Amino acid sequence: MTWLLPDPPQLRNASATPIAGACVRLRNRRGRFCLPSVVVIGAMRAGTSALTHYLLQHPHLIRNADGTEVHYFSDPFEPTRSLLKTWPTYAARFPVAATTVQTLDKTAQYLTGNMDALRTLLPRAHIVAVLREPGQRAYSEFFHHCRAGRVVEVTKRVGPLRAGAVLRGDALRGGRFAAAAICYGARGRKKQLDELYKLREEENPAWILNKGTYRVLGRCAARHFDRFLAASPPEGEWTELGAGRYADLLQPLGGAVTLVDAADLRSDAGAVARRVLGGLRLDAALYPRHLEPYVPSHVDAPEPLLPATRRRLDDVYRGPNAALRRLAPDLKLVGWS
Ligand SMILES: Nc1ncnc2c1ncn2[C@@H]1O[C@H](COP(=O)(O)OS(=O)(=O)O)[C@@H](OP(=O)(O)O)[C@H]1O
Repeated sequence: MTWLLPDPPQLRNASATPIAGACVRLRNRRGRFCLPSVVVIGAMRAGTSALTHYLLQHPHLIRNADGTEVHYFSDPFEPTRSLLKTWPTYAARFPVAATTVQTLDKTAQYLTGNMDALRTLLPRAHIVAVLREPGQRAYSEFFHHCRAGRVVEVTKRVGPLRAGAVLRGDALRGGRFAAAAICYGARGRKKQLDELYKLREEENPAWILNKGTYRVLGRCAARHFDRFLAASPPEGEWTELGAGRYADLLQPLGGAVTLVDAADLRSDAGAVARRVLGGLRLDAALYPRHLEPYVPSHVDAPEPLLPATRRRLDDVYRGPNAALRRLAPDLKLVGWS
């Protein structure tokens, strides 16, 4: 069991909810841990790794020790009160050796996670969201899942699903496959997926595929994405589409967020990083003049979206994009519906 010991003067009241940047000592753990001052919350596949790469070139900003996504707030079903209770386990991800250093958590799924808990636990954190044209973002996410073997093609009719339908989801026991919907929400509860899907199966058996009724694609093309959208279950089910309704997702933050247009990040990532860092208490003079370029882990050039898919996505996002323009009139959002 981790235990909190105050490290004054930054954490004044050890029994209260900590503030962003607060540093603590934890019982059973050596050293000092500082809650993030900066949280890059998404959107997934919008360029969060590139932005993080540029931000971390400031010598006084570090990521959690293992450099991976922390996912503490990723599960939208995890109640805020339990996340607030277990916060020392979150703090334990951010060991800090020097007092000048601040920490950063980059987890692209926070945008679709429990943002209320994030805001409550870290009310003064500098929250940054990179927003990419939602149709392209969804397409990129689809390819990301495809590369990871999470996209399948139905090979024989299953309930209302025709052969050729494309689904994204998770492998279950016994060679079965569950179409996504809740699998991302249930990320923190992977072990219970079978139970979760058993409930789902009673409601709608079509979304559970038995062994022999599907094949894993591995490589996807534009037509697969179109078929994936065509097979999509009722409104709100596919997280690929839901994750592009930015204005709704950002609502719990009440405007306390820096929004970055992914197109700006592509054209001058260093300038965007400097702007974000300007909002932090970090010495701007220490930021290198020449930045190490970001090298993506893979370079894929997927085919352009099919025109029909593009029209479908434009229809889906016209309303959400209008809501985002009202929320953030300064964003250019060139080429968004
Ligand atoms: N400088 C810069 N600016 C903006 N975007 C960039 C940049 N560099 C890479 N990329 C593209 O970012 C996509 C990956 O996004 P993320 O890092 O957020 O992905 S992840 O959610 O962490 O998996 C991924 O998009 P896809 O090309 O669609 O795969 C990268 O190509």
